[in-house]
Amino acid sequence: MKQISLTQFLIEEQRAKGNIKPDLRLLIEVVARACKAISIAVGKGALGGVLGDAGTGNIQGEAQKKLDVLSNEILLEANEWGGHVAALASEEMDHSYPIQNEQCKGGYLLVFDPLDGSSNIDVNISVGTIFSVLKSPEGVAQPGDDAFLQPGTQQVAAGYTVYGPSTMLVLTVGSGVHAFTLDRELGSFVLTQRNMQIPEDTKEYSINASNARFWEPPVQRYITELQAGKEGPRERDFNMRWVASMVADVHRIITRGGIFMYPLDSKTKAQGGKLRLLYEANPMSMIVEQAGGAATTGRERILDLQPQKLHQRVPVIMGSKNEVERVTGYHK
Ligand SMILES: O=P(O)(O)OC[C@H]1O[C@](O)(COP(=O)(O)O)[C@@H](O)[C@@H]1O
Ligand SMILES: [Mg+2]
Ligand SMILES: [Mg+2]
Repeated sequence: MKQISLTQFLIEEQRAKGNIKPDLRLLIEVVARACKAISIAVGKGALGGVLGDAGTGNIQGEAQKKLDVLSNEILLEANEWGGHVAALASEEMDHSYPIQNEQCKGGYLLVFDPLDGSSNIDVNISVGTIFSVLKSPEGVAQPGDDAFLQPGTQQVAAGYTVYGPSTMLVLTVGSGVHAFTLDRELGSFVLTQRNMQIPEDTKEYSINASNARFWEPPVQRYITELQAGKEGPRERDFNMRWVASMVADVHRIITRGGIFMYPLDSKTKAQGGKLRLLYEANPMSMIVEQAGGAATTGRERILDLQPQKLHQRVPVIMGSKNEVERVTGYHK
């Protein structure tokens, strides 16, 4: 079977289909190269001296792991010289980062969660990188934090890499969702699935059930109904999975369906929710919608939200359409 590399796929999207511009293709390639470097670092594990805490904290008050810091540096450095972005914003940086060198500047903004699922690094469970691409506002020479406050509908591309038993990159440029697997010998991402589709119905849900007592009544009702199984109002049994790396949980849902929820709860209400709008919710929502699924906060479509600040947090309910619609309906 003829293999199609990420580069070939992107050239096809650009030249034959006209879905992307050349500079967006090159930007995605820079990000993919950085993700390969992160994959190598993650893969070294205890041998590479990369496990454990960095001894620092990020603006959100979370302790940073060594790999959080390293992955952030890899993405920064790759894009600083990449020539396709005007500024970057990361979960691990207080503010956005404008590209200084005029010759290396481009027309896009890149947003990322350099390492998602940090709590899983030290126990050798899948982690990932999430990214999103926005257009840099026209006529703004030095885009600052405000330039990034664009609704998710404005994203021109979104993707994630999952560093699991194999490293996979899942990408959308607004024309479906496609998966690439890293060929470790060749060092290239190879197309392994075109047009991933999330089934509309599912029997699998994903939620941190230890928060049950903090959930709002609509979510408590929904989960209680699922747990009642065959004997309950849903008249069938449901299964539960929670990796606690959003990339891994959402990747499972994109692969075989399911519903992923980090809903509003009384513990995180004051800060708006747990997951970050720009680095996690928006890119994953674009991917999920492009794969035929749905993504809401329980009250609104995530992609329609107007971000108020860079590190904004939101409740997240995403995945198989009929389940997302049901639990969203319970909030009305
Ligand atoms: O530990 P909890 O409360 O179950 O939260 C798990 C969630 O937190 C996250 O790890 C947050 O991401 P970071 O590791 O990038 O901070 C998600 O990936 C995951 O879904
Ligand atoms: Mg994360
Ligand atoms: Mg992270």
